[in-house]
Amino acid sequence: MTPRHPRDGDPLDREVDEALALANESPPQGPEPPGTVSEEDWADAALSLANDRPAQPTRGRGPGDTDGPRDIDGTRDADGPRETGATDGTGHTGATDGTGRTGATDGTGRTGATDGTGRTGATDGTGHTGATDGTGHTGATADTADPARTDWVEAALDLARETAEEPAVVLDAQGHVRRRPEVYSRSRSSGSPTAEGTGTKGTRSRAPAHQAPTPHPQSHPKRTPGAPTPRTGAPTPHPHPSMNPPPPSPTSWPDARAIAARAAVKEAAHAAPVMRPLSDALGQVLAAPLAALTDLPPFDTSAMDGWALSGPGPWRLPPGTEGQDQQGILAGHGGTASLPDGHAVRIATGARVPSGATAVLRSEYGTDAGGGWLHASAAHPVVLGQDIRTRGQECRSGDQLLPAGTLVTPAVLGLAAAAGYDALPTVRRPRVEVLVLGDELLTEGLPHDGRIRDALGPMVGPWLRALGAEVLATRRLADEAEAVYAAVAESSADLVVTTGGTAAGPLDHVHPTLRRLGAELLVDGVAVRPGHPMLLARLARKSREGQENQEDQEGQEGQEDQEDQEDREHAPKNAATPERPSRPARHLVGLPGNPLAAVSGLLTLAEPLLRTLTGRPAPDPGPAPLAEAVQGHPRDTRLVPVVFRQDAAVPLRFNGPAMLRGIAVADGLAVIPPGGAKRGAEVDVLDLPWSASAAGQPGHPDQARHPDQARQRTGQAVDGEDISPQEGPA
Ligand SMILES: Nc1nc2c(c(=O)[nH]1)N[C@H]1C(S)=C(S)[C@@H](COP(=O)(O)OP(=O)(O)OC[C@H]3O[C@@H](n4cnc5c(N)ncnc54)[C@H](O)[C@@H]3O)O[C@H]1N2
Ligand code: MOO
Repeated sequence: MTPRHPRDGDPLDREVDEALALANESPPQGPEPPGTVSEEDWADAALSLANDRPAQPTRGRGPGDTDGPRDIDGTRDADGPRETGATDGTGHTGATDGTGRTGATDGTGRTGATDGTGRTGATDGTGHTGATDGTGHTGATADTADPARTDWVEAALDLARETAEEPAVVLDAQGHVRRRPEVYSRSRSSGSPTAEGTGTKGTRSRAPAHQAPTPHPQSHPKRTPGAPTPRTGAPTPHPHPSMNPPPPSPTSWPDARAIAARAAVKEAAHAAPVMRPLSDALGQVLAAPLAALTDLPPFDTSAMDGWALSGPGPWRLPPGTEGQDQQGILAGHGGTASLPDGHAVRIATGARVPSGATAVLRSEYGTDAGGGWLHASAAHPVVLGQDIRTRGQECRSGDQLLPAGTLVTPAVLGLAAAAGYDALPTVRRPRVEVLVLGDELLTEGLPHDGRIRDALGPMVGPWLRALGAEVLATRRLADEAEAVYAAVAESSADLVVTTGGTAAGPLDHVHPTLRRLGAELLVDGVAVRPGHPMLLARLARKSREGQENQEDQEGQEGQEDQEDQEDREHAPKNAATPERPSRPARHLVGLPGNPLAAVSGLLTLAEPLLRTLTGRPAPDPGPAPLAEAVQGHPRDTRLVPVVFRQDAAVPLRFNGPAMLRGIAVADGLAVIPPGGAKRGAEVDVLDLPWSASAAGQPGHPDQARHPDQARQRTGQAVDGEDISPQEGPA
């Protein structure tokens, strides 16, 4: 397709523009205008209001201009309160005001949850706004508000207000909701991971968790606009007693990543390195530092075709060797006689320089003067040592060339071969099995009869492979408790990754399976959007003895025997094989079924876990400035696909939990803190396994972050090319 605003410049820019335009539904001005309410919906618009972010324009939509994903996802991607609120009871989502405009605006440019009257949403039901600016334009009122929506907005504000000691939200003199940013951070740093069913509600402030939250506003006397939310220590009835009790409080996103990175430390230590021939080592990780087995170069070599010289000229050539067609000393030949002072001998590039030689004269700079004499041209006086690569110039035998944890790239293979290696000690690849849950999933053809294509089966395995795992299998399972239980119980993998079934619906079998298996839930829900139902569990491996007593475990037994045998075959011959104390645990990462939520789970839990198991160093993504403001969730981190343009991260619009269109063209996922990030704010960007820096040498601080930087780095490498003093300019 043709971009609407083709840019001058290189074809790469144009390609990126085209991809961006596609990913952004070809908006006339490229990516989403700053602050546009994305697919995440009306609910977030109201929460944004509660977070007191500036008014943000919303793109107008004509009547009948529907937004499929918004209609669908707005009602099913949200959590409980949002689901209520995002629906106006007419079958329209709250994101629509009935005029064809999206609901996040009141038509004045002010944001808020529109009620169809031109006024916006969060109301106390009295006609007074819950959070008004006093101008009548606000934010948060509706005389005619739908009761369900009112409920929801109250619930959202309640969440925003919920506090232990200090009010999370206060209204200022104008009635704007002001919040203290820190009270939204659900840091669990002091707590251990919550086991399923035993978790206490996480602290939302710095106050101790045992303090009672603020009562729901419906149980309050009406507030006067502008008045601060009253403090209270009284216990709070749940706002909707008919609802199920809330799930255990989620782990904060940074804590979840840290827990996942630590979860398999013991298992990583347990795994013996695997010796792989160079031909089979690409993409593996070095289990030990790469130390040179030889000097490089191993002997003094000629850098050019020409003559090896001894002392100042002119030089006498060996009798009978005059003429350009004489070969002299060739590469790959053994020792030659010493070169006496005042003599020269023809030599080829790479050939061993004879002892006594003090320089090499390139063939184009010397003249065979006849009579057995060689002269250097006056324009190229000979410098001592020129065009000789001296032994050990690059490294001495025993020098450490690369640290453990280095990714084996083609260049590493070349270096290892040059340094004398036939095989490399590599970290054993963790074995992973992917279980795709969902009766609604089709493996081919077009969606039909309520069934959709499985987007995760084709994606998750290769993604895990890119993270260094060996994927044993991707299996599609019926939504049956026994099938899920059997598959998890019998898996021999170090890591089982499930997709779907993490929530609490009737067919969500992951939690019940983990309960039956007595798994330890290290992470059960994460304060991140999308992806909040993701989980990480530790499962016991059945002991060898245990299996022998169980006939139905024979298959697994055989498989583990085979694994052990493979380990032994690959183990370094001279390496001391550590005694294995016991079979280590295995892990399960439960990815939510919504596809972008599953990606979020891959980067939040699977990546750190596999990083530990594969011995790779932690990436150091470093911050990047946002090209546009990004709305935040009030409590949770958001992960938003971005592309790098110039030096900034441009958020992509197709970032809904069920969408892959943004991530498919993204360079990374921006980490948006609770409350959102302004234009220009520096945010971390998680690399994708195939993005520029991730493909670079791990551990190198100057990894390129994006194409611009990659280009820069290449330029630096060329400019700074190491030209040895002995060789002279080529
Ligand atoms: N009452 C609540 N319901 C839900 C909540 C909640 O907090 N309370 N959270 C929602 C969120 S957020 C997510 S994410 C999902 C997670 O649910 P599951 O992990 O149990 O996933 P499923 O229900 O199986 O599927 C969700 C969604 O994703 C589609 N899906 C599943 N697998 C695939 C696949 N391989 N390829 C493409 N699409 C897939 C599935 O059809 C559903 O549309 O729970 C919400 N519910
Ligand atoms: O948004 Mo859910 O968190 O789709 O994963």
